[in-house]
Amino acid sequence: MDMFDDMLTSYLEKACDTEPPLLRHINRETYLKETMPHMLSGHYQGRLLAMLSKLVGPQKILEVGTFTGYATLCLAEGLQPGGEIHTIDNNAEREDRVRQYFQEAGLAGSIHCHIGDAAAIMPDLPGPFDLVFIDADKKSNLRYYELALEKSRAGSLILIDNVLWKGKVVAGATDAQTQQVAALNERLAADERVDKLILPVRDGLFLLRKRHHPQL
Ligand SMILES: C[S@@+](CC[C@H](N)C(=O)[O-])C[C@H]1O[C@@H](n2cnc3c(N)ncnc32)[C@H](O)[C@@H]1O
Repeated sequence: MDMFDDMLTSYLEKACDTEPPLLRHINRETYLKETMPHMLSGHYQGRLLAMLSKLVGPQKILEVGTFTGYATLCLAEGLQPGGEIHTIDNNAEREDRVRQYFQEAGLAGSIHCHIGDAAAIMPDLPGPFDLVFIDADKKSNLRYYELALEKSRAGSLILIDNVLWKGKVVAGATDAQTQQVAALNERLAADERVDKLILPVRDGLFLLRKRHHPQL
């Protein structure tokens, strides 16, 4: 990240809502305890996720990649009364800490944590989902997207993180990971089942809205 990026991030963070105290605590603790803390959505992207969730007003949310629960709680801000969130992670080591955060947020009864491989868990989850956030292992994104689409109603919003891959897809880098992300983006851009665009926020966030049939 260069100096302008740092300045921009700091400006954007100042010009949006402040980070709620529990999220600030999770952010700090993640940087103290995790080896890859940058995986956390963070202040600005977190406010974006909360804003999108409030606009959608979902009854059911699915998150693929819980990590330390930061984005889960941001998405929960838009959840309708009586609604539920299903969040999946294949790392059981953080489960107790994350459940404690959800408890502190008063959301333990609305957030269902699933531990295991997302591709194995997703088919059995009770949909339909109104909002899906895909943010786990990038190589499986196409599989997660297809499962998410299957489990979503028309009008639902699907979000996929890290689709600009530190700008490497734009620069045309030829390493295998970049090629994989670029191939997914091309496929999504041509998918007639969804309205779509990439927001150049942080590492790139794909917004895909499942279309009604026939298309309106
Ligand atoms: C980028 S982090 C998620 C960050 C979180 N959504 C946030 O914004 O704070 C990715 C998470 O996906 C999990 N993960 C990786 N592969 C997975 C898989 N196959 N199934 C379920 N979770 C997986 C990792 O353990 C990690 O916690």
